[in-house]
Amino acid sequence: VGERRPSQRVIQAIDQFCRQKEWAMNVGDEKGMHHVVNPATVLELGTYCGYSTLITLEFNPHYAQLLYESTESERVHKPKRCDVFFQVQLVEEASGDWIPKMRTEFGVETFDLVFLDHWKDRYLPDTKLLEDCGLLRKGSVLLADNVIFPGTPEYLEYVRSSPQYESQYFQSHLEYTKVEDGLEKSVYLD
Ligand SMILES: O=C(CSCCNC(=O)c1cc(-c2ccc(F)cc2)cc(O)c1O)c1ccc(O)c(O)c1
Ligand SMILES: [Mg+2]
Repeated sequence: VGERRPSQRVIQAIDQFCRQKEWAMNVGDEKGMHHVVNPATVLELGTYCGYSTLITLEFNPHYAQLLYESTESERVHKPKRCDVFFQVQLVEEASGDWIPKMRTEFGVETFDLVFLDHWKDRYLPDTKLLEDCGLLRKGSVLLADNVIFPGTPEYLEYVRSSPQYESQYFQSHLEYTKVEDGLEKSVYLD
């Protein structure tokens, strides 16, 4: 099998460390995101150490620094609040403050995929904000981590009962443990 890309080797090292030495709240190698179609424009809410990063919002400067250090790409400086790493744009601000600025600051029309993995009580308000700002289109995918543990009951209720979404639960385990958790994949029907 071909040599793993550097980013795959970093992910593999993180998983091995978190399984053997110290747990961490990455989405992990079991849940992963492999069942989601190959998106072009992705928003990740909650970067942590950049394990699953593409275009990502992180308000915690410590976690943001972890991404700077773990991202191999040459940094291209953009406005002071965000750095561009080729395909990765990092914003060190709270999701609720920045979602309304996505179009003006990044020229985003709509997102193909939004990966929700930040504060669990922000999943629902930020989803409604994405809808209200017109950042979802027919076929946009919301992929939410931790819908069972720590749990996001209000968000689950919303996406499963709303006629605007087609939702599917992918049962798995909380990263690096045997505790049940899973990903909820919700397709926006518009
Ligand atoms: O990133 C953040 C907040 S910290 C990370 C959230 N993630 C979690 O809390 C998280 C926690 C657990 C977990 C917790 C307790 C346990 F006993 C076991 C597991 C697991 C996960 O997979 C997680 O993702 C952010 C907040 C606001 C913003 O507006 C923004 O843009 C970003
Ligand atoms: Mg998570």
